[in-house]
Amino acid sequence: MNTCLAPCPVVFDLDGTLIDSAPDIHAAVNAVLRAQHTAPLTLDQVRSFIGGGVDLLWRRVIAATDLPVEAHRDLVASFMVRYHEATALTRLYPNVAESLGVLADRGYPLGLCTNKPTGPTMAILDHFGLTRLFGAIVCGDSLPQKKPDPAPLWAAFRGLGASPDRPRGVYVGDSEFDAECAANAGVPFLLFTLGYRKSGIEDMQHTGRFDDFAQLPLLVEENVPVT
Ligand SMILES: O=C(O)COP(=O)(O)O
Ligand SMILES: [Mg+2]
Repeated sequence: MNTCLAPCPVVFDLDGTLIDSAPDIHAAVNAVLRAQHTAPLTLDQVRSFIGGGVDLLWRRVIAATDLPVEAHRDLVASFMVRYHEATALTRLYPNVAESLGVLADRGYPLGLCTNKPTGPTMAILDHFGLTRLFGAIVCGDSLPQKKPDPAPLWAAFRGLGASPDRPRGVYVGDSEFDAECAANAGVPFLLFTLGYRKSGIEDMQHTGRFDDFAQLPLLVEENVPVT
């Protein structure tokens, strides 16, 4: 039973969960491809590459083009120059800001655990005025490990004061990386069904699911009781 003596921490994924960032990532990818005189990829293609961090994103982009594998490091470097500014096309999903505010007002410590690098993550959080809501922020370059390794998620819970041996709380995400990470960490997983998952909902291990952030505060209360 996942019980806490006070409101349990709630840790969130970022891309495809709190924000629809695929349009900005798509634009930055195609700007790099254009500079390489390579045909652009579609938004659906790039959206399907998001979730495992920038290195994996570019391994997948290279595999979808005729670019040489050896170009990976230079392509990532060119992309990162653009990625830091990539906020113009990104949107919060509906009711995200309201839902985070309700959870914070009810005393739930909020954290972030994303495979996105620190620079673009902080640029996005600052852009939307969300930074102050999170007591712990773990990014793709914060640790040697990325999701679905449990280490980043454990780090986020520890940053919110949860005991390192048994982090109590709940993880909210959209992708297979998140579901597997929560399972590896032994933490209940709440699946946002309108994110970037490629699997069927029934094929993803989850404790609860939602398609509107307005539903989240009640779902958290149902899955993270306070005793
Ligand atoms: O793949 C990324 O870079 C970010 O993905 P995440 O925020 O869903 O972890
Ligand atoms: Mg995600």
